[in-house]
Amino acid sequence: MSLTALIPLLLVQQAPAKTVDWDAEFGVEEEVRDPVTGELPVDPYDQSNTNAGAEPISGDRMAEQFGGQEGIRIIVNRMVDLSIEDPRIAAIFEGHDHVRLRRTLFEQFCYLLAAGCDYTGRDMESSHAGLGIRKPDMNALVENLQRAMRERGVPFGAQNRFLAKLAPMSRSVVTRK
Ligand code: HEM
Repeated sequence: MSLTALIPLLLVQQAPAKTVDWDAEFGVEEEVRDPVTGELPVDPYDQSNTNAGAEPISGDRMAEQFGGQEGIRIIVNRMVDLSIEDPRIAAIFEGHDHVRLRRTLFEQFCYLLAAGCDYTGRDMESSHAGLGIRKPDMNALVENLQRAMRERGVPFGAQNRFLAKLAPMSRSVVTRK
């Protein structure tokens, strides 16, 4: 082949590959964490304490037995740490915003235990829609919560009173047989 015949071929080979923005092609939007809270954005929803799924326990006693807001935060973080590492349920938490989860769970527990918080998260049904949670997943989470409460020395009676508050919510959370 002559050199002049080769030139167009070489040019084609060396042309820079056209870069395609596949995110744009597929309509994928990049999610950006809030610089202050570190949370990812969520679709708008009505904020209300009724989203917490139950009424707060009356009196101050339970809040005290959980160690106030500080104790509740430690228990929530421990329960989340155990759950995202728990081979039985870790996959369900993958790809979800753990920063938001820790904050909203803390608010919910603090509200229900009458420890002085409002709950600003979503209701239990919409928070868990599409996650495909089954009864054994719920049992695993409850076990992790029990362990977190036990480690903090929450009295057994208080643990059970709190679990009884959460138990009816499994109807909104467990969506798969
Ligand atoms: C009574 C039991 C439960 C309660 C009270 C509860 C509470 C919550 C709360 C407050 C949120 C955050 C709502 C928001 O972002 O606005 C949430 C989200 C979530 N929960 Fe639960 N939960 C329960 C059971 C479970 C179980 C059993 C699993 C899985 C094993 C689970 C997995 C998740 C996941 C993955 C999210 C994040 C969803 C998202 O990013 O959109 N939850 N839950």
